[in-house]
Amino acid sequence: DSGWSSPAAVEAEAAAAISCSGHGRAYLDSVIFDGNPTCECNTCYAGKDCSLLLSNCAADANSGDPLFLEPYWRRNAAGSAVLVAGWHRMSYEANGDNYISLELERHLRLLHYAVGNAITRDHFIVFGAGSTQLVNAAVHALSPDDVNFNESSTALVVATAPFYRLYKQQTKFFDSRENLWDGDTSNLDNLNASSGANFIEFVTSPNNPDGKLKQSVIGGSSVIYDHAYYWPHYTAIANPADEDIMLFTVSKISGHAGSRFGWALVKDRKVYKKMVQYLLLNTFGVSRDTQLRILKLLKVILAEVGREGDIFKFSYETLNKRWAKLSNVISSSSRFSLQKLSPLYCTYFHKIRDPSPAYAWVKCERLEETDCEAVLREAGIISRAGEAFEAESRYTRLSLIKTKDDFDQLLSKIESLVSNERV
Ligand SMILES: C=C(NCc1c(COP(=O)(O)O)cnc(C)c1O)C(=O)O
Repeated sequence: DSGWSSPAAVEAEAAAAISCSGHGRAYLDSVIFDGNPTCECNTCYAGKDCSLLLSNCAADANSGDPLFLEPYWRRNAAGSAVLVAGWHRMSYEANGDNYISLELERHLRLLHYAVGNAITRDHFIVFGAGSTQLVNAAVHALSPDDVNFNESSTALVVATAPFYRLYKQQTKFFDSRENLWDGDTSNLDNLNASSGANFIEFVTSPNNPDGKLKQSVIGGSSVIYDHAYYWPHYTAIANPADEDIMLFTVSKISGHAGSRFGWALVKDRKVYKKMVQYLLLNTFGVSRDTQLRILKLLKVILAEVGREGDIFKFSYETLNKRWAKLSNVISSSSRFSLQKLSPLYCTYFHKIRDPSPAYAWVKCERLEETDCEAVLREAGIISRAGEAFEAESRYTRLSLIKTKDDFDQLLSKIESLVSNERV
């Protein structure tokens, strides 16, 4: 049929048909060569069709780039594609002054209900360009207002090591007089709030880098729970989280880090309004094109919950297998060790489930090997050093959520490293 949308569909199918030997992909907006989008290859693969495996190439386990989910979306190509008309939502305006799609909000609440990982009924919702944008929006909203500002009311922002360093980097970078980065809670001499200090505490649960479930150390209402990984992919769902402020991101649910979409569930109306104001002044809200796309992806996820095509089943099985393979190799090593994670009962799968963390938190056990990132780099493995999480350099982080090629290259390098221990 010659509907107006056919040319767009033909274009998309043509790009999707470019195989890149299964070690890459061509996007509609990849660089064009000879009239076709060129392949963008996985680590250590090169050539016009990504068929060339480079020798002496380092395995890159640095970033939490969630491409392990790409095969899931290829299998759900028809259900997850969305065609954006040239006149789609051109206006600045979108649903009054909070710039969010009501349909998308409804589907997010349905998702939390289906998974059982968060209570949403008495929470407002704020969208952000990734939860990265919501991190500072939340710190701003919990900081004292400018109007009745005085030095002593400056909010002190803290987290407990090892922690995801963005919280510190952003607070320092934005350098507001209303809040100040105050470091690791274990360094605070007087934790109880009666000390008069106005703390804002970040709690990441499950934690990045070690995958452990965490609770607030300071307590009180100014706690920002970053639940980026509180999904069945990475952890057992123990019960629905019901905190004052909770951050989530599609980056770690559907794997669409490139779409830059996160959301916050916020109980307090004043905090919610300050976060919406932040988004207004910062970007006038999240791209409406992105909101449309995320809605389409959520419809696939929700339609498959509890069925054979369940994304949570796919992701748990994938990551559990990767964790089991890596743990098996490391268990025969006296040089390296991994974080300890126990099987836990999961209310989503209705069973006790094994660990499937997004990251391996590797410790170098030899006394003289105090720089673990350097030890692995020497062996051709790129990891993220312990200092990046305000932890000792005896630790380093390996990402387990990248492509199958990435994980296979990582595992092969780790196997060689451990087998050389015995020679
Ligand atoms: C990509 C990585 N982290 C993303 C991340 C983010 C960022 O999510 P975005 O929604 O993609 O901006 C937020 N919170 C935590 C705890 C995270 O780990 C990483 O650690 O390599």
